[in-house]
Amino acid sequence: MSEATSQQLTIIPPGAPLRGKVVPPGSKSITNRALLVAALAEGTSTLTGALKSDDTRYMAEALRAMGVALEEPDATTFVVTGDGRLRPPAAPLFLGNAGTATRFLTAAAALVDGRVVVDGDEHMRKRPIAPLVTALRSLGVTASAETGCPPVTIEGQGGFAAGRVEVDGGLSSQYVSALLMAAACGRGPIEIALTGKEIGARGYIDLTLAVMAAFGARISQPDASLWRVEPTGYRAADFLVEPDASAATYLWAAEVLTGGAIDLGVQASAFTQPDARAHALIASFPHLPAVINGSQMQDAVPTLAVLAAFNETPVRFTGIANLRVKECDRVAALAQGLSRILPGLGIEEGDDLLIASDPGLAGRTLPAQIDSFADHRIAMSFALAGLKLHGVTILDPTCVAKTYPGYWRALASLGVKFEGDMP
Ligand SMILES: O=C(O)C1=C[C@@H](OP(=O)(O)O)[C@@H](O)[C@H](O)C1
Ligand SMILES: C=C(OP(=O)(O)O)C(=O)O
Repeated sequence: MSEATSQQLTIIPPGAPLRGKVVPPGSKSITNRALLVAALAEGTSTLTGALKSDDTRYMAEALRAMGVALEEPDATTFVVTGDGRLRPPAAPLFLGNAGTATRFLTAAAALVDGRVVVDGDEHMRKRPIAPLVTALRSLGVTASAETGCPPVTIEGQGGFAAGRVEVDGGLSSQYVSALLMAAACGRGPIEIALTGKEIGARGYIDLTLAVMAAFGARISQPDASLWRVEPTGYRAADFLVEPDASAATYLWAAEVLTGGAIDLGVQASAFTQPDARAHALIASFPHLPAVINGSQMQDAVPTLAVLAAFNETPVRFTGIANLRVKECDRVAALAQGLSRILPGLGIEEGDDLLIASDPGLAGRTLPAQIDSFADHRIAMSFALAGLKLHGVTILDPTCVAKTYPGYWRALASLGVKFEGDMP
């Protein structure tokens, strides 16, 4: 395998409907919540159906570095044994570009008795964390992030005092989830109030509350912007992680684009994750609506945007400003990749993304090198364009390992062929 070919993959359009069974891997969001909460519980918890990928490995390694016993008896199981405490790690926690691990552990670090440095790769070092640091400081925690992004240094004092904290979740709902999960281990009840009017994907907060409740936490919600978390700590539990809804969107889109039938082993209605909302939209292809507000299904926007290129009529994506602070600036990356396929196919208008859909695209040869920007969702969504066009090449295809290491194998199992070595 030459260095050059291992760094890119050209998709050969299958020319036939994709059929077969592909079950998406476990949910990244749920796995990383369950790992943390299980680690904070006293006793042994078994997480089944879990995702094993870069993002969950970073979380697992960080928890090990803080004294949690974590075994992996098989490819989808974590056995987590905690004693209700996290210990100061000997070195900074390196969390790659895993937003969940970085944000969740920044708040959990306040429960440690000692110093914790939370750090990530060069991409994570550009992703804002200041609102979470400010919120922690208002609870009396000594925390700093010089650049407003990681690294963050937290001088944990073994817990939080009871109190009220305000947080602006406009840039990331993960700040709110992070505070909620840590708050259950506080010394008294903690109220978490949202400031600002916008919060992306509230469904992620519901996911947090559901995982917390499964491990014994008690939370009440006096109004839509206020949560009260009781100082219950967590109880060890056996927990089944559902498949990843964001991963499912690629399979749903592959199905409608090729007119195939892919059995995911799970009904769209069975998911509790926000991105499952995208299923109804994908099912409406090639008649996607003229305007799609992506704010409540953010990680599905790359899938929908690439699908929209083949729609009957143009589609405008709104409510997606915070896609600019994900693994890369996804609004820009989508516009760039689509315009490499055909100039003007994707256009940025302010923070909106306008797709100049062209149902005549399918079957054409339009050689395009798609820069993944080290972003798994850019790589995975543009592979969908390669199902209908000749010449789509994905650069840095290994970046899918962030959340879906088996993605290329999954497409291959459905009959998709590639030029270049499959990572
Ligand atoms: O809480 C979570 O599990 C997530 C929340 C969303 O991020 P933001 O809240 O930063 O928008 C989402 O994009 C991310 O992939 C996972
Ligand atoms: C935004 C994402 O990830 P995170 O914020 O967890 O790094 C994602 O998986 O699309």
